[in-house]
Amino acid sequence: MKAMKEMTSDEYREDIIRGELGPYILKASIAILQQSSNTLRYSIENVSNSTESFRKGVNTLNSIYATSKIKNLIQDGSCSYPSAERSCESGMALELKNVTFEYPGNKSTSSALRDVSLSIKPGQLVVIVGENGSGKSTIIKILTRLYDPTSGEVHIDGMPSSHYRMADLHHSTAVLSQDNHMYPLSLSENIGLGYVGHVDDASMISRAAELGGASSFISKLEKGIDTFLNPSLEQFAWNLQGKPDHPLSKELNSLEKTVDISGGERQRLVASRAFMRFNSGKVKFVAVDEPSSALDAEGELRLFQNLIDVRAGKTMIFVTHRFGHLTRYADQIICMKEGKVVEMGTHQSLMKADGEYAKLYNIQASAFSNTAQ
Ligand SMILES: Nc1ncnc2c1ncn2[C@@H]1O[C@H](COP(=O)(O)OP(=O)(O)OP(=O)(O)O)[C@@H](O)[C@H]1O
Repeated sequence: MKAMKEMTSDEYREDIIRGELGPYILKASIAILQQSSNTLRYSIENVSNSTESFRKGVNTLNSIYATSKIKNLIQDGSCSYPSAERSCESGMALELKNVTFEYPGNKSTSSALRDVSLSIKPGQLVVIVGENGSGKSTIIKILTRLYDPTSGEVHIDGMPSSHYRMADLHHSTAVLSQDNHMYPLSLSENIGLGYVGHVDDASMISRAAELGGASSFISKLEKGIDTFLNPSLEQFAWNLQGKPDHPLSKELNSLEKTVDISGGERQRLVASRAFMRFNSGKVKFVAVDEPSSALDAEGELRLFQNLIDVRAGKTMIFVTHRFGHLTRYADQIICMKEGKVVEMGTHQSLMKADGEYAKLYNIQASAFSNTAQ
């Protein structure tokens, strides 16, 4: 008897009439039914997966479109930064004057920032603290001109931020955030992109990897810094999960193995990219917005210490919930609550004031002493 899948209906007829299928007819029919229902199930799965993927695609397009609309609303300036009159050798001077901000399209009844005024001198190390949703990250987004305030003013080196060319401000700023986006390139290129003109400078990249805390895990990879990251391959294989015997799965497995890395390792690469960027000598403002959420305690401590070590000529702002080890370096601590600045000062003055900052600090200190017991 021929394999079922090769037979036409006429052959079925012949086999049946000749009685070859005989006692197997029921079994064969059930097998055919099973095969058909499996095909149907896979088709439905594929349709639903495709629909989900299509929905995600549309959402991404929507957000890209929304972002480009926002980008168009941000007016580019015409003056170069740093301006010829101000050398800004010690870092960027930053000031917010009565800034209120509501995210575009946000349905919340309260603003993300409410009448915030603060002044940061060139070269200062500032730590912003406050409970979740108090507006810390929003301050960074306003200072880096990701958004312009709904009302109020942002001044850079004494001039409205809109005065300067966006590209110049971008080159003068380094942001380390939780966003640990990697490109489907080698690890070396992923770091080197921090300073595009030196993307091939192996020794500069190696030093940046060292400072970003990435060199140790990179050295354990078979191809080291030349390891290629290709997250898109995973995407193409999403509908083959749990089907190791599928011919396409076998084909994908035969391709060169790509390496996946952990969230903490990604953050170390992003930090290395920032250290690479410092080599340009143009960075005058470093915003560090919780880049260490996936790092272990030692990794975080070393990253912050390495950043503090290169602070000369840069204004640095740290946004972090684990601020205990930073406070002794801080020229200024800004404490936020519900979109407002509730306290500003040094660690000593704020502890003496025994207000919101002292409360947050004591919660952290007691957590440490409890875990130490
Ligand atoms: N993209 C956004 N669109 C709309 N609302 C947002 C957006 N990002 C933040 N918000 C809202 O703005 C407020 C301030 O958020 P922000 O991220 O600045 O707080 P945060 O102090 O950094 O919080 P966390 O400590 O949790 O990171 C919150 O109420 C938040 O829900």
